Amino acid sequence: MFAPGHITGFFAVHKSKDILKTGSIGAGITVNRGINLNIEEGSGKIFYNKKKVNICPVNKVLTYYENFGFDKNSYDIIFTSDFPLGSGLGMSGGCALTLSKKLNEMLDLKINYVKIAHISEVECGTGLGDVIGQYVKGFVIRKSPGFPINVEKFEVNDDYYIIIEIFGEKETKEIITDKKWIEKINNYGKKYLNELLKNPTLENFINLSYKFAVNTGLIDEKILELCNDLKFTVGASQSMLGNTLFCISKKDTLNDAISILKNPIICKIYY
Ligand SMILES: Nc1ncnc2c1ncn2[C@@H]1O[C@H](COP(=O)(O)OP(=O)(O)O)[C@@H](O)[C@H]1O
Ligand SMILES: CC(C)(COP(=O)(O)O)[C@@H](O)C(=O)O
Repeated sequence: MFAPGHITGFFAVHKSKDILKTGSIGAGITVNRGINLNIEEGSGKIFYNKKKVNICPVNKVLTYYENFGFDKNSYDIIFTSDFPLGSGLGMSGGCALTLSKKLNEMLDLKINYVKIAHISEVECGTGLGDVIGQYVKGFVIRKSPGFPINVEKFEVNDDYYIIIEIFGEKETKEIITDKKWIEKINNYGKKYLNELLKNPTLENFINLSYKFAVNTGLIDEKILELCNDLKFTVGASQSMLGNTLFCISKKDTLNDAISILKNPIICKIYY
């Protein structure tokens, strides 16, 4: 079971008493590298790239399906990915989504597994819109938070590469539970969403993402410098909410872009 990585360019936080309406609006893209899930007979362990881990939204999904008869102590949950957790590439959401889909199938339940994954992410504070972006896939503008899903998805031609460079971790929860951050995020996030809807191109997406990262103050200094060095590409910004750079490039600038990065991961947009 696979879920793509999800890069949020910009977003706005929306909290509601109804957890299904809690989430984010914003814009993002999914990439062709992400989470792979395997479930094997075992003893209730969870692995991420061979390391035993404890991932809050994964625990929540497991608890939900235990109510439907899943015996978590008889299986090991095995995630593998090119991306680490906590780097703003939606890996926590991807773990929740793949697991919820797989358990729904294994138990033959036919329930809305996307909702279960979204609720788990929101309750843990590890994400607001990744699960929906990962379910819809592609270049997606999320116009309403949570459910019912209200998105616009745009066709992009195959010319574009997404280059990712990960510098470290950033705990999503620390930002999306902080009032001062939320104020800045929502101020710019809503403004740029309206601008993108008027002209929904990848070029505009990356420009607005860069402005969002700079104007909210979320951008890391080293990433800012690199984004400026990468201006000869379509553009670059910081993936929300991580200490991760992403750059959109066409083939003619790909090699030059890669040459100024240390550990670039080259992806394509995933539909
Ligand atoms: N080694 C690890 N590094 C980062 N997060 C981890 C690790 N092991 C478990 N976790 C858990 O994974 C989740 C990562 O959430 P988040 O920061 O939103 O990541 P992402 O940006 O990949 O969605 C948190 O619940 C965190 O506690
Ligand atoms: C930006 C974020 C709130 C967090 O993303 P991540 O750090 O990848 O969990 C995302 O879920 C979104 O709503 O767009």
